[in-house]
This record gives sequence, structure tokens and C-alpha cells, in this order.
Amino acid sequence: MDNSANVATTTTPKKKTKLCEICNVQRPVLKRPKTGQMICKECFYQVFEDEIHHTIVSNNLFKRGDRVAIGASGGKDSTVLAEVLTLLNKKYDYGLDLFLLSIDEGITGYRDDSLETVKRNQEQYQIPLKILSYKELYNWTMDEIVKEIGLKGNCTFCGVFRRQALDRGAVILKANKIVTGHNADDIAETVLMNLLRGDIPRLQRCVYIITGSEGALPRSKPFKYTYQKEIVMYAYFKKLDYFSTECIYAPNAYRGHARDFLKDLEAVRPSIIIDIIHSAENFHFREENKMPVQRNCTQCGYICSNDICMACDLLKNLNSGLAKVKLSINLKRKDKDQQVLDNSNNNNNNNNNNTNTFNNNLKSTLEIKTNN
Ligand SMILES: Nc1ncnc2c1ncn2[C@@H]1O[C@H](COP(=O)(O)OP(=O)(O)OP(=O)(O)O)[C@@H](O)[C@H]1O
Repeated sequence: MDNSANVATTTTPKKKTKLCEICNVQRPVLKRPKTGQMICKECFYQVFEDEIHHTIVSNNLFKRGDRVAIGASGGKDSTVLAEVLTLLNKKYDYGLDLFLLSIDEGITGYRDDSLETVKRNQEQYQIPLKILSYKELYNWTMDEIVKEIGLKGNCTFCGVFRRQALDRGAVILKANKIVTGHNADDIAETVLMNLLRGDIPRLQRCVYIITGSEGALPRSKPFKYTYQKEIVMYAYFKKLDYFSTECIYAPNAYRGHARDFLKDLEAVRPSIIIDIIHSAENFHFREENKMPVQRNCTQCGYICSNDICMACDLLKNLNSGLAKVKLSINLKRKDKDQQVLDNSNNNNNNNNNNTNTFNNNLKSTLEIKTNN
């Protein structure tokens, strides 16, 4: 049977082409995770950068003439941070001197590769780069620490050492501010973690956009309200050069639970990330839950809330061979105090040299600060 007449007359109605919900001109290429809007690439760049500019201005993160050290790990967050800060600094004439500051934790097959990315970023953004290593500062690499204590608890060492290392690197750069690429997902995760642990002082502090303002080096998070998914999209569409591998040493397990929980919640309610941050910003805390008064570590001078800072304490245990034993006590809750003391006595004499190297290294970075 000949159907040609039918074919000619039965045309399906043309679908109306959807346009970007912001400019109404271009075809949309993505759905914004934060708002659900279908938008084009150019409008995405614009809203993404505008929101960060708004966060910076409304929270007074910078002032003209600031020397800002960008904590640069070579990962997506800090690479996008370097890109956006370079761009906004020019566009709005912030008047900032930007620096890349990378901490080399000494993790073979991970940090050495990501540092190569940061070295390329230095060229791409024309920002000076300073690399400071745990080995120089503490006389230990993370590879050596993991060899000594195993995988359990190694993130504690790394986190404490990195925090100090960033401050000390900033002092060397004569920077007066540090920025990191912590994003809204990181902060919401930290809120959940502190809530689940009942750590009230940290629960209060973790949503501050600026921390450390009691010392000489305030540290801020321009991505506090920026979704991780949007950072990844921005890096992808702009074809930024970043390194995307997880640390080879097991990531913090407890944070992993909070992250999984958050992802499940986000699938049901995308605004959950910002909702958690806003909720935590509005908690009211009793006076006695405030962080303890800050003073200076009696060994290295770093700002802390006890006689000696966490880094010196951890290092003392590492150098005396105690770290491994202490962690296993915490984990297994066995009464092995005597063994710990014995280990300590045996090892103390051998390790005095290491401790001295560390204190001299740290003191020298502090002296640079004093001399300025
Ligand atoms: N080795 C490092 N040197 C300098 N800054 C670092 C380093 N590691 C982390 N940071 C800073 O802390 C932020 C949060 O680090 P985290 O380890 O949570 O990595 P992340 O969320 O994967 O971020 P990124 O994608 O930038 O690596 C980073 O964005 C960066 O600003």
C-alpha cells in the first residue's frame, strides 16, 4: 500500500527550544546544582563568580594592599580559588598581592604529582609560589609517619601539621592573610561531624568564614557558600589544570560517614548544604562553650590553648616512639601505660636531636615574622 500521502501530511509539532533561564538567548548546557536552573556556560561563569565576589565583599575578607597566600594543593578547589581570585582581583581592582602556598606533606605518588600541577598553575596565573615541606619543618614526611604509626590516626598528624605549616609558609611569604578552598560541602560535613561528636566549641567555630583573627594571620574561606559540584563544573567547563586523585592514605573515616550522610540528604533536598550552614550560623552557644583563651606554645611559640601546641605534642610522641603506642591504646582501650613509659624512657635519649631540629626550624620561621 502506498502511504506517501500520509507521510507528507502528518508532521509532528516542533518542540520549542529551551533557552538559558538567565539570559534567555543561549541554549542551556547545565542544571545548576544550587538552584536547579537550566543555564548556559557564560551565565554560569557569571553567577558563580558574582556569588564569590559577594561573599568576599559582604564579609570584608580583604582590604587593599593585603598579601594573600592561597593554600594551593593542586586539587580542584584550590585551583578554582586561584583562578577566581586572580580574575576578581583584576575585574574589581581589589588591590591584592596573591601568592600560591603549597605544603609538601611528603606523600610519594600523591603530593609530588599534585605539586607539579601547582608549579604549572604558577605559570598560568603568574602568581609566585612557595613550597614548604613537613620534612623541612618537622623532620618527618607523612610517608615516614605512616611507616611509624600505620594508617590509623595518620590524618590527625597531617591535619595538625598542615595547619601550622600554612601559617609558617605565609610568614615566610610576608602574607597577612591565608585563604583556603574549603567549600560549602566541606563546611556542612564539618558541622555534622562536630554535632555527632558533641564537640560544641568546634561546632561553633566551624561555620566562621574567618578564623585565626585572634593571631596575626586570619584565614578565610571564600567558597563558604559555594557548592562542590559547581566548583567541579567550573573547573571542567573552563578546562582548568588540576590534579584529581584522593590521598593514598585512608581518608578520615568519620568524615567519610558525614559525607555519605550528606550526599544521601542532598539527593532528596539539594538545598540541604546551605540549610545546614545557615542553621549552624544561627545556633546560640553558652559562654562556657567558647574556645579556650589562646596563648603561645612554650616550645615553638605557635598560638595554642595549652602549654604546648598540638604539633609539638604529636611530634614529641613521634620522636620518642610513643605515637604508635598511644594511638593503639586509644583504639583498643587497653591498659598498657607501663609499656608506654618504658618505651618512652628507652627512646627519649635517642630522639633529642630530632626534637631540636624541629624547634630550631619552627623558631626560625617565627623569627622571620618578628623581624618584619
Ligand atoms: N598540601 C596543601 N598545601 C596547601 N594548601 C592545602 C594543602 N592541602 C589542603 N590545602 C588547602 O586546604 C583546602 C581544603 O583541603 P582538603 O584536603 O579538604 O582538599 P580538597 O577539598 O580536596 O581541596 P582541593 O581540591 O583544593 O585539594 C584546599 O582547598 C587548600 O586550600
